[in-house]
Amino acid sequence: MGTVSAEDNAIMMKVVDGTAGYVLEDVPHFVDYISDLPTYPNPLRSNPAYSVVKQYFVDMDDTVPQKVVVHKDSPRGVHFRRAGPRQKVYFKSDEVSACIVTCGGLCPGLNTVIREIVHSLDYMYGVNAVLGIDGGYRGFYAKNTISLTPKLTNDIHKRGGTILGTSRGGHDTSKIVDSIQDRGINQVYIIGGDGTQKGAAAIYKEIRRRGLKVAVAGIPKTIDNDIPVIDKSFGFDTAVEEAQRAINAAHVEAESAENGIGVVKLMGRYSGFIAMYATLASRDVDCCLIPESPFYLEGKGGLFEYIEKMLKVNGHMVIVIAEGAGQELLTESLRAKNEQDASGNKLLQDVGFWISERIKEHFAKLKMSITLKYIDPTYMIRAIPSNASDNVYCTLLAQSAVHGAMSGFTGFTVGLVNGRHTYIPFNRIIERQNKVVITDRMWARLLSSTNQPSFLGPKETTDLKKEESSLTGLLDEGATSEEGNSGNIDTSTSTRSFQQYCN
Ligand SMILES: Nc1ncnc2c1ncn2[C@@H]1O[C@H](COP(=O)(O)OP(=O)(O)O)[C@@H](O)[C@H]1O
Ligand SMILES: O=P(O)(O)OC[C@H]1O[C@](O)(COP(=O)(O)O)[C@@H](O)[C@@H]1O
Ligand SMILES: [Mg+2]
Repeated sequence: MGTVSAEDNAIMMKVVDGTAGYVLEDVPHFVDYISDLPTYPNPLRSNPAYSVVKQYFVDMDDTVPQKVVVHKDSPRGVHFRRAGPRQKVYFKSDEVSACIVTCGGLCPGLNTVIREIVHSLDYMYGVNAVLGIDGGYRGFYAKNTISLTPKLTNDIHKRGGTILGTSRGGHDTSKIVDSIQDRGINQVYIIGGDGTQKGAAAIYKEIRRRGLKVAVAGIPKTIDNDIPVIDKSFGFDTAVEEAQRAINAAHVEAESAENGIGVVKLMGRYSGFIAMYATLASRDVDCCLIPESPFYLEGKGGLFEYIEKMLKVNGHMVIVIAEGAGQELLTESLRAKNEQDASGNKLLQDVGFWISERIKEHFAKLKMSITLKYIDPTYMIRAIPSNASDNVYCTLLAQSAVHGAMSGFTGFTVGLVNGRHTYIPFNRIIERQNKVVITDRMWARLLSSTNQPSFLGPKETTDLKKEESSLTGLLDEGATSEEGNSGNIDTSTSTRSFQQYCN
């Protein structure tokens, strides 16, 4: 996020120290910048569904640890505020005017989150003024809104995409906040990925600068699972499940031909989570290539040697490659232009096509006949509705966001941390990307499940271990597999040149 001033940091998150190294990274609240706000009893107190639930309201002191593996003398570490309803709310039901916007690429579950925000506001808090912003951030100032009701949104979770439309680019903070002010909106629900959450942080800061009583709540959406701190993002499970269909097809094609090779490209610009989990789930994949793990084609220990071996042993093979894998190798040979999309994301070359061509060239040189089929299921995966488990997850995220906004919190993203729903300050979510840590156990499990080469020599392995341990503070940093992603470290600061491993 570049250099952040201390003042900027202070309005993004409140750090509270406790005993034995306890730290609470707390989210902002209206009372931090608006005085004498009235409060009201939470309407859930008289809701028959909840009134009997013991301890339904979250204690103000409840927090969730970021790290769960500790030693007896470890400091208690960073905690986040536990999500959920509070005894007091900062809005009367008829005072609330909410809006929902979806931004960035499609992801299964967007409609479920929209539906559940609308339903939760109405059924739990008696709020029925909810606007849908059309077509992403630019819809705030360039398009009409639609009125969202429980009836209108009742069935939308069964559909893929987003009923509101989405877009990249077009984030103009002051125009967006002008529109929020002009329309009298006081709760803004923003569903989107890392770029969107950066935009949400800018909106929150401008709202706070203007001293407005407007809650800004982010719901993290990323099919690539590249948002840090949270265990996983919604839509990820669905994507992994749907990817199985492409992998199965590649396997069937490969198995049915002599020297058959199936290549499947999966999403993941900078993070190979979908490829890694889809590979582990499938068991038909012989090689998984991700952006975090450098690889090379030629020579001893290279990909070509491995393919030759697999064809000899099994007669066929399946390769899964994440879209951001091997980009450095590929840009060199294709001399790619430095193009970006409207949001400023780097446009990647088609690595699936590139690797397929290179494999064909290699075997043509060896005069060995192969049959290679390349499948790119990206948009088929993104467009489906969320599966059952993601539907439940989306529902809980939406409910947490609504409880948070009603309770006067703002400038937060909702997220699951070690299996508990929390409110996380925006700057924690946008300061880095979540990546597969290749010195972590999960990647080792994948390597031992596919039996593919690691493409690393002993020296590189030692160097990586040193690098990771110098970045690792507490015990379960990098514990992607067992404790969720909460401990993942930022490997972007230690980006390694692919060439380093290609000699
Ligand atoms: N650094 C940023 N500051 C403000 N807005 C941003 C920033 N990066 C991206 N956005 C806005 O967020 C929206 C979605 O971003 P994008 O990168 O396309 O998708 P995602 O949110 O899924 O990562 C776009 O409308 C874009 O203009
Ligand atoms: O073709 P589009 O819409 O730009 O989307 C392609 C990109 O969207 C993604 O699915 C993720 O998008 P987000 O940045 O919105 O999360 C990437 O995996 C992929 O590169
Ligand atoms: Mg993104």
